[in-house]
Amino acid sequence: MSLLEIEALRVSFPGKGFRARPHEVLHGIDLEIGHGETLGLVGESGSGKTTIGRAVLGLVKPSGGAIRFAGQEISGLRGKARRGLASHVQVVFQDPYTSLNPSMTIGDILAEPLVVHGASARDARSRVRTLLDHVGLPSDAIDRLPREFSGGQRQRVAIARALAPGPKLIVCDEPVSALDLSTQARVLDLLVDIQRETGVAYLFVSHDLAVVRHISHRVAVLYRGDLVETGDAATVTSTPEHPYTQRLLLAAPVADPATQRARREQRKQFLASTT
Ligand SMILES: Nc1ncnc2c1ncn2[C@@H]1O[C@H](COP(=O)(O)OP(=O)(O)OP(=O)(O)O)[C@@H](O)[C@H]1O
Repeated sequence: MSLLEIEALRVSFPGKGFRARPHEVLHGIDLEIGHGETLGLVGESGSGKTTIGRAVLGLVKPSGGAIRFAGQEISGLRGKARRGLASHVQVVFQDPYTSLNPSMTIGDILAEPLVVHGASARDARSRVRTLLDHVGLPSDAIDRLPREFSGGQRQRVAIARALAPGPKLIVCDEPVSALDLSTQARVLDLLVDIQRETGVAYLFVSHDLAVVRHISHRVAVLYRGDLVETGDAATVTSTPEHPYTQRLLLAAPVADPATQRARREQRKQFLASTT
């Protein structure tokens, strides 16, 4: 059994204006994630990536379909049952500058989810030290405030907070998009190391095919609320079948000049074949 199974997921939002009809943004999505696996979810802005993540987290109510975690339907869970699920399913958001409470110390930010899930203050403090070490932050971070840290370090704090309750799945919503390229690589490597050590699975949302290729086992490509391609990461990100994925690939930035030249040529050929 997969860890997460999404079946025929539909999500609609209310339309704008008087008598406006609901606006469907996910049109029946089927996805699954295995234990310890990373599924990269890629697509252009507005394709519905974040909405899938939010539906898994219970922040958006589906209008149809099912979301099962370890075999249990979770999309209708509320109150205590939903809070119980939070120890298994966590999230890391895009913006490390707004996702941490600026008035709390790093120690308190990390201890909060532990105490909520029943740890004593003493146990929580010792676990916080282990978490800081796990994400490569110094132990004196415990008494400092988020503003004393860089974007990459704050994202490490956000990752430590997500790890605190020992989740089986973390929804990572564009977790490195706000970081510069070298910091991106270090945070991605950290996520890979953590997965190797803990067996946590990731639903990794990104608009950037290069980032998704770096971290994912499998990749799903979303286009205007429909999945257009799913497959192993190496294949989808190097020889995609769907024209939309081909376009995403050709638009992805590359550092190596020879690859840049080859991409420019491919892009020209691709545009010539579609116009
Ligand atoms: N709360 C909401 N109310 C109304 N419409 C919404 C809401 N949240 C998202 N949408 C719409 O749903 C569609 C999908 O949005 P979503 O944020 O999931 O896309 P995305 O692929 O994650 O885009 P981005 O990469 O820009 O974050 C968009 O058209 C968006 O405007």
